[in-house]
Amino acid sequence: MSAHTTELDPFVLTLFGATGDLAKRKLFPALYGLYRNSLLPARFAVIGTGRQQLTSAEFRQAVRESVESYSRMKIDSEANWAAFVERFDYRAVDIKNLDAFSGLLSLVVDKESQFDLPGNRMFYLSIAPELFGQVSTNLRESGMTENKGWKRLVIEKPFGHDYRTAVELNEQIKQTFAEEEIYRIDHYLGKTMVQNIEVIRFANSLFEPLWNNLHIDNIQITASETVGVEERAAYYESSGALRDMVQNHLLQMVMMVCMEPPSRLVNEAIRDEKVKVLRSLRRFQEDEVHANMVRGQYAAGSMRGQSVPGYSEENGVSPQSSTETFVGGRLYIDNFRWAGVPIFIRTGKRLPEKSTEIIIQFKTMPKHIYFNRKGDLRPNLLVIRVNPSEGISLVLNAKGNSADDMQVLPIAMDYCNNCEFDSPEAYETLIHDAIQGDSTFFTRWDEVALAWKFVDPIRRAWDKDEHPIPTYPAGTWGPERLNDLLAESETHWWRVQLEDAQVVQAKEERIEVPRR
Ligand SMILES: NC(=O)C1=CN([C@@H]2O[C@H](COP(=O)(O)OP(=O)(O)OC[C@H]3O[C@@H](n4cnc5c(N)ncnc54)[C@H](OP(=O)(O)O)[C@@H]3O)[C@@H](O)[C@H]2O)C=CC1
Ligand SMILES: O=C1O[C@H](COP(=O)(O)O)[C@@H](O)[C@H](O)[C@H]1O
Repeated sequence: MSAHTTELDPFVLTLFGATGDLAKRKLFPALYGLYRNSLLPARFAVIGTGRQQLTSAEFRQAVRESVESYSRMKIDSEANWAAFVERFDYRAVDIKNLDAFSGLLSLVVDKESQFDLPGNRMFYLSIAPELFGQVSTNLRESGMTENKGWKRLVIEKPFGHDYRTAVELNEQIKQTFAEEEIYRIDHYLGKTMVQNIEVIRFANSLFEPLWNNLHIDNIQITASETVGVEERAAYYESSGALRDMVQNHLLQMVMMVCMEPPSRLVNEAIRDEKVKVLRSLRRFQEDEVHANMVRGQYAAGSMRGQSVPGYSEENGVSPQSSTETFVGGRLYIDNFRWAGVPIFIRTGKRLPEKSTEIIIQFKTMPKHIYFNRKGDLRPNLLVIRVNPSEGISLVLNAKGNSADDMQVLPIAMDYCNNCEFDSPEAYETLIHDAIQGDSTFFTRWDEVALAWKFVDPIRRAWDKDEHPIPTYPAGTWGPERLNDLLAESETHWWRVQLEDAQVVQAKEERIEVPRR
C-alpha cells in the first residue's frame, strides 16, 4: 500500500521522550496507523531523542516492537515497513545540556535535506513535565526554532502542577512559541465519541431543545479503570486522581457536554464556548469541598476473582501515602442553561470496569399515568459510551409484550460506533490534527488556567484534612459517600448494559428489559 497524502505539509517531527512508555504504547503505533491510512504527508522524518545511547538500527527495532505489540494494525509487508521506518532516526540528547541540542539541530537539517523537507518542524514533548520548560528554552537558544517553515510544540499533560506552576510554565514556553503554535494534548479530546458529543448535540434537532435545566435532571460522567497504579507510582504519588484525571479529562468532558453551540465550526469559536463553561463552573471554597467532593484510595481487594494489593502496598508507594486513586463529585454550572442541574463525576483506579461514559438523565413526566412493575416510571436516559465500547443508547419506556400487558418496560435504542470497524486511536486523530495545524481538540491556555483554579482549592482542602484518606476495596465503585451525594439529589448512578439487555442501577437493583 502506498501510504501518503500530498495535501499535508512535509515536516520533521522531533520526539523528546522517544525511549519512554507513552512513545512505545501510543505514539509510534499512532504514527504507523496514520501512515497505513495515508494520513501522513508524502515526505516526513521522525527524530527520536532520549538520554539512552541507541543506534538508528536499535531505535528502528524499538519502533517495530512497539508497533507489533501495540498497534491496531499489523505490519502488512516488509517493503512497506522499510519505507516507513527509514524515516526514523535517533540522537541521544540530555535535555538539561544545551550543547547537546546542536547535534540534534544538525540531524534535523540533514533529514530536511535528505527527504527534501521545506523546514516545517514539530516538537513533541513526551517527557516528564518538569522538563517541558527547559526543552522549550533550549530549542530557542540552540536555534532549532529559527526554521524556514512553521513550528509547533505538542506538549503532553500535565500542564503544570497547580495554577501557579502552570502560569510559570506557560510564561516560559511563550518565550519560544506563540499560543497558536502550542498544542496541549488531552487525549480524551481525541476520542471519537468525545468528538461526537458536539455532533450528536448540534446536528440533531431532537436533542438541542431538551438540552437544558428544564428537561435534564442530572448528568453523570464516569471514567473508571480496572488497572492500579502500575509502574507510574513516582508520577502518581505527586499527582493523584484529581490532577491526573479531573483537572483535564473529566473537565473536558463536562465542557463538551455543557457548551453552547459555537457560532462557526472553527477552533477558536469552539474553544471560546468551551471556556465559558469553565467560567460558569462553581468553584468550591475549601470549606465547601467536603460537602461536594469525595476522595478515596483503593485498599486490597479482588479484581475478577484475583486478589490485588492496596495502593499503599504498590511498588514505589509509601505505606503512609494519602494519595487519592478515586475522585467523585457533584459539580454545578451556574449559567442560564444549567442552573440547578447537578453534574456527577467519578474516576478511579481498581474499579470493577474499564469504562468511560456520559449519561444524561432526563426529567420524569409531570404526572404518571403509566407505571412499571415497581409502580413508578423510569426516566429517559441518553448514554454516550466513550470507551472501550463506543456508541449511544437512548433508554425509553414502552408497552410490555403481551396483549393485555399495560406495564411499562424500559427499552434501549442503540447505536454502536465500533462494532464493525475500529475507530482511530485518540493519538492518531490528535497527531493528524497537529500536522494539519488544527488546534480545535487541544486545550487552550485559558482552559488550562481555569481548570487549575477549580482544582486548586479542592487539593488544598484535602491536603489540610487530617483524617486518614477513606479507602475502598479494589474491585468496588469507590467510597459509599459518593452515592449519598446522588441520593441528596434524588438519583443514583445508572448503568445501562446492553449485552444482556438490562438497565442496571447502582446497588444491584436490576430491571429486566425483554427482547422484542
Ligand atoms: N505513559 C502514559 O500512559 C501517559 C503519559 N503521559 C505523559 O507523557 C509524558 C511521558 O510519559 P512516559 O512516557 O510515561 O514517561 P517515561 O518515564 O516512560 O519516559 C520519559 C522519557 O523522557 C526521557 N528523559 C527523561 N529525562 C530526560 C533528560 N534529562 N533528557 C532527555 N530525555 C529525558 C526518557 O529517556 P531516557 O530514559 O532515554 O533518558 C524517556 O524517553 C509525561 O508528560 C506523562 O505525564 C500522559 C498520559 C499517559
Ligand atoms: O491520562 C491518563 O489517562 C489514562 C486513562 O486513559 P484511557 O484512554 O485509557 O481512558 C490513565 O490511566 C492515566 O492514569 C492518565 O494519566
